[in-house]
Amino acid sequence: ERKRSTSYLGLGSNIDDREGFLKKALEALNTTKNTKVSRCSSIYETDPYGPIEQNNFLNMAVQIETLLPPEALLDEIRRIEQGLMRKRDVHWGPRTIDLDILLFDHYKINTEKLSLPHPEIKRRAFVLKPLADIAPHVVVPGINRSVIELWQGLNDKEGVR
Ligand SMILES: Nc1nc2nc(S)n(CCO)c2c(=O)[nH]1
Repeated sequence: ERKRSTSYLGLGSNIDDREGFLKKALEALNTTKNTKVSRCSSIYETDPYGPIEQNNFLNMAVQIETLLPPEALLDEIRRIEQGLMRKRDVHWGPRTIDLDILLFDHYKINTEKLSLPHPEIKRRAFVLKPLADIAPHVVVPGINRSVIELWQGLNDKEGVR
């Protein structure tokens, strides 16, 4: 029988009813087959990261338990983004909802479809802060440091309210 995996997702929104989109994404995750949200971080207001001038984001992290393999989880996440009017027009631009798989068990994967752990996980305050709320002592595969160590070691913690 399929084994149960633990995965951590980063959620972000910076258009319209940002908190409403986060809540809708959580509901959608909880109604995804063989998947349950098991922990939620607080919601943080964060400065936009990256080259494009845009609204502040609301960011959070969630822990899920799933029977799906990583690629199938990614397909479900894409379905959820589409369902919440996620337009993948401008890369790095404003978006109604963004769901990123940050960690999936102890997987290290690098395909064109999926990179695990998330390649930006150690650089992004808007990821590490909420993740530290729910998984401070999880060691990031390949980096071999815990989430809280990465968060504390991040010099520019700014941008997270
Ligand atoms: N603060 C912040 N900046 C961001 N830039 C991008 S792109 N994104 C989307 C996630 O990759 C974000 C985000 O979620 N939060």
